[in-house]
Amino acid sequence: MKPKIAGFPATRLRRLRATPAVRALVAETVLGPADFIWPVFVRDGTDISEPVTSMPGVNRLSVDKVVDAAREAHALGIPAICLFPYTDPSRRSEDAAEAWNPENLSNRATRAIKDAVPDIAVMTDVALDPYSSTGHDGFVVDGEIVNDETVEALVKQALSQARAGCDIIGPSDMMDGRIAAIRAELEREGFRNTAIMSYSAKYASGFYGPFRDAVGASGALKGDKQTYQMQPGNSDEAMRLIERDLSEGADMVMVKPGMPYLDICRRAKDMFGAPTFAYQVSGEYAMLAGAFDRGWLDGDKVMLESLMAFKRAGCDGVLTYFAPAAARLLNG
Ligand SMILES: NCC(=O)CCC(=O)O
Repeated sequence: MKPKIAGFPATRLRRLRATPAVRALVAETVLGPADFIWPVFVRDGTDISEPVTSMPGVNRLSVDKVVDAAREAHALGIPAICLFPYTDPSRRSEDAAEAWNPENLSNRATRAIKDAVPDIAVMTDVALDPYSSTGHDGFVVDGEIVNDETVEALVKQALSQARAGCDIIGPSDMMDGRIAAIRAELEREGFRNTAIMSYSAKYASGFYGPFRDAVGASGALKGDKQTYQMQPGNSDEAMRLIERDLSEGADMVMVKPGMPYLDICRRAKDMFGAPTFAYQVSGEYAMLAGAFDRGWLDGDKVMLESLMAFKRAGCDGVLTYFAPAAARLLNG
């Protein structure tokens, strides 16, 4: 339908911008704390909150502090928290067996949060990079990141997370066939309500640098991730990946990074109508937080504007390190 619009002065588009009340009435997009998933970094120890240098304001937290963070998130109206472990190098290995250890950091943190704050949803990360000595998301054999052997390991990792009580499994590894394999195992083991949010359209991006510092993977990574993550110029391929993951049993899909890929979010939402999320990744956070700290950008204003953009682009929610700060602002 082509919208009809009278000529000037019958139509003055500024009329609907004249007062806060009228602007509120015609607002097309609403942003609230319920739109956020808060990614947090977990480390060993007790009573530790250790700054991540390249992400001002973000800390690696010991499990007791992660529980405090979950309490804070819940009180702010944030529905979900997403765990990323900083694994001690001594626990990284070629077979990445720590990934499915029921007592690994991520599983311990999941149990502690679900115990203390049962109403917050816990999302966990499925990929081998926090646990592998190579820093890759899959096993490396003769220089190749092998797909099918990796999927078998990812299934074990996902099952251990479901057993620890997580609500949402987030496969971020970009192997083929992992959603179907994980979904089948969850059904077999009786985890019918464990949701899967697939990192379906994950690009081989330069914006993940600070995250790799935060989880201690920067030093470990040999080579790059271009044989499994997408090339930044592709959009049709993102649609094929999303369609494939939905057909394999993903409940929700994700586009990552976020701000440079809003066209992909819009296209995905229009094409599939599935619950669609974006990850405002560490590099996006670092750019913004760095400029806020220097007074080059108005922090409160730009933070909310950046998050609103995801909603306008069709996202149902966004993973953002700004979650608590933005929720505090939105709650007034
Ligand atoms: N699998 C999780 C990530 O790679 C996060 C990236 C980021 O925040 O830069």
